[in-house]
Amino acid sequence: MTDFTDEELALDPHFADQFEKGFRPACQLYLISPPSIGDDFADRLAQAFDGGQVAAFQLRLKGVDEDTIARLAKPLQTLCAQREVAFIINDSVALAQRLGADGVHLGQGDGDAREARKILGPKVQIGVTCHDSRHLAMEAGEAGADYVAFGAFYPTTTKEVLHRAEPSILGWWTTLFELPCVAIGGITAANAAPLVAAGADFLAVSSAVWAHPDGPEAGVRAFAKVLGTG
Ligand SMILES: Cc1ncc(COP(=O)(O)OP(=O)(O)O)c(N)n1
Ligand SMILES: Cc1ncsc1CCOP(=O)(O)O
Ligand SMILES: [Mg+2]
Repeated sequence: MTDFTDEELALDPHFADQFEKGFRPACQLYLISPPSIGDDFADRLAQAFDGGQVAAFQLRLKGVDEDTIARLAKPLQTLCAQREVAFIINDSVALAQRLGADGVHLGQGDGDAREARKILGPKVQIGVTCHDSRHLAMEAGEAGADYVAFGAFYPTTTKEVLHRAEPSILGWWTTLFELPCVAIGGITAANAAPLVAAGADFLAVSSAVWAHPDGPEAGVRAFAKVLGTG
């Protein structure tokens, strides 16, 4: 891998385009599913959506076979469509294509964004995990990703993480590029403010909503207050 030079970045039509547009909507909530769900999960998801504005929902079920995820996904995808929430599949381009999902999230080991774009077409959102790496984020942008994800910003028990990110990477990214950036990892309503202030376009959150002591509706409502949408 080679780092992009300033010259290469300046000449790149995609980045140049991003740089010139200059408009950034306010930070929004990107809800990640709990690590495991049952057939009754749609009710909990509806409760979460009742708590306030959610921009996207990612179905993230690790170690579950695709037929099972596809079955569990159906009512959730319908609910997301009713509530105008983007329905994102984690890890699998094939499953995202099979379900007609609004997007797919790819980690560094989950496949190439360029290949995903060829398969899924221009309308499907493609997100890429970039850990704490500016270089990976620029590569993802170059490959045509619709958003880059940085993290983990805080300790989390939802996933074993090998990379920790600082809020400054969000500020660096948003100063240079219009492509949205997602902050993830241990984010709660209580610790979210520095990430919002640094420029995160989305907060990707799981346990702070699903393990909220007063339930998922209260969990989302707490974020709505921080994000100024509640
Ligand atoms: C929005 C968002 N950001 C990062 C991740 C992590 O993806 P990955 O690194 O592939 O790890 P797994 O989630 O697959 O365990 C994500 N899922 N969503
Ligand atoms: C999927 C993922 N990738 C980095 S941290 C993380 C877990 C996010 O969940 P939580 O909001 O519960 O920390
Ligand atoms: Mg993954």
